[in-house]
Amino acid sequence: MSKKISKICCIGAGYVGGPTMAVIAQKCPDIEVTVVDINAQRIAAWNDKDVNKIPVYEPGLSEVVAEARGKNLFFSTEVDKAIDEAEMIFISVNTPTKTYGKGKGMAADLKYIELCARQIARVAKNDKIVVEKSTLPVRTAEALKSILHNTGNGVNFDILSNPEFLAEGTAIQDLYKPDRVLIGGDSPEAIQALVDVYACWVPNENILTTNVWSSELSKLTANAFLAQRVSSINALSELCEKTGADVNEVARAIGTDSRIGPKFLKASVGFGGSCFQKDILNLVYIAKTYGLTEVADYWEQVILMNDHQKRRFADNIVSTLYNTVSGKKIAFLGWAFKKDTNDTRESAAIYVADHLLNEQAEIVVYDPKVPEEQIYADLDYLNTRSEKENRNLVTVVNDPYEAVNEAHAVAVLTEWDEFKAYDWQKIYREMLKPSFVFDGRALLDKEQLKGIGFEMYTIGVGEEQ
Ligand SMILES: NC(=O)C1=CN([C@@H]2O[C@H](COP(=O)(O)OP(=O)(O)OC[C@H]3O[C@@H](n4cnc5c(N)ncnc54)[C@H](O)[C@@H]3O)[C@@H](O)[C@H]2O)C=CC1
Ligand SMILES: O=C(O)[C@H]1O[C@H](OP(=O)(O)OP(=O)(O)OC[C@H]2O[C@@H](n3ccc(=O)[nH]c3=O)[C@H](O)[C@@H]2O)[C@H](O)[C@@H](O)[C@@H]1O
Repeated sequence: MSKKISKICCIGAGYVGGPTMAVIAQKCPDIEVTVVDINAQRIAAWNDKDVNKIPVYEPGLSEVVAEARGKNLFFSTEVDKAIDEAEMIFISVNTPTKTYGKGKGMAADLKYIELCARQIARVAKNDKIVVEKSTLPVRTAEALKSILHNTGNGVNFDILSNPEFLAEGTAIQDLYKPDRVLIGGDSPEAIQALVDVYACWVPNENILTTNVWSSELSKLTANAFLAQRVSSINALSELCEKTGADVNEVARAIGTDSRIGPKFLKASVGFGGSCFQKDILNLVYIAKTYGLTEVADYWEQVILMNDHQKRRFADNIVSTLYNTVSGKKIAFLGWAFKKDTNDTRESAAIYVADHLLNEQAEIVVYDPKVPEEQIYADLDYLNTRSEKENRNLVTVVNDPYEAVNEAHAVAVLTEWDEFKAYDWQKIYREMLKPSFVFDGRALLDKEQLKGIGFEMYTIGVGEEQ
């Protein structure tokens, strides 16, 4: 008989910890869920009386939080207390790419994970199930086990791997109806305890159990395969542009083959998000560590292709605008790495902007969900130019029509639905002529906009000769 869990703690109140725990709390009313974080500002935002001010924008999330918060869902900075009281502890802290030392620029930085393990080891007075929710290199559970079991306080820790597969922008739907929940571990009782939590709403056949190493590696593999599909279609998008083919038609044609499938074949200005690049780099690093050079090179190509896609989008803007964008106003529609999220981590927009700023362009950004300070922070983080220069060259506005006013070009960087509904006649009237649109998401109706008078470039769509 497995132990029935009544108290869960989750360390890390970010894009994964917040939504995942909110859904567990909503679906399992008998379990008390406390999400803790060292970032007091973030916790305060999760506790904001106005539920629309929670720190993660995700369709449907504020409703879930409104329903469960204060009943069986709590957000707190009291990490020790939550660890002490919980029977099951999820670790959902960030695992960014290392920026120093061995593995710099490739390996996952596990310092936050280790700090959590040490804190759990120090605080725990009774047996705990520790769940890896963060994405981790294969064999991390070994390190966790070593830290936890060497505390000498007689507490037994079972370690499970339970990677998260939600995508931002659809997190709530993904959590409600996951394709699968993956649980890796070696203690049948601990595995069953976690299966029972998910079984509150996930059908049993969608809950997969494996050994812990398969589970850890499956998460990196899933992201590598998904990113590979985007790089594959993006590689073809360039060939389509040269040959008069249309990448969207090619995607439809190949996607009907049930072995290929229609999803995740949308050509774009390049994938972004906090995880694809980081997780592939991590996979490449692990392969290299084992001396698997060909394996490492194979996967690294996915990243190189993505860098190329961002670069060539920016280069194309420069060459189309008569080989100079110096002093020219370019309106960016979108900054988030995809629609329906306020997350900008690794967004293609940041890199396209950086290339254009090197060419002395003036950029005006409109994004429906990303605040001004985030956009400046993203550019400052690159350290390409001074903070002052970034603020001189980049303006952030709250009105899309203000962004396009007297612009030489519009660049679509995120596929927000609202961009399609804009009054493009009005935009055309307000822009300088010729008015260029660079659609990095193949979002807009190319023929309709050409009809209005725009000079159109759509990613992956060649001109029929
Ligand atoms: N963002 C996403 O869509 C997905 C992310 N993941 C993985 O989930 C993990 C978390 O990702 P996000 O939620 O996006 O990160 P995040 O950066 O939004 O949140 C992580 C939180 O952990 C907190 N934290 C760090 N160290 C801590 C400590 N010692 N004690 C308490 N709190 C601490 C940070 O203050 C931060 O608020 C990563 O490993 C990521 O690869 C997995 C699936 C989807
Ligand atoms: O580990 C993670 O963090 C998550 O990473 C991705 O989720 P996410 O990055 O939130 O969003 P995606 O929908 O995968 O999009 C990633 C990027 O690829 C781009 N993309 C996606 C699909 C596509 O067909 N074309 C394309 O350019 C998106 O615009 C975006 O920039 C995975 O889809 C999730 O399963 C995983 O849990």
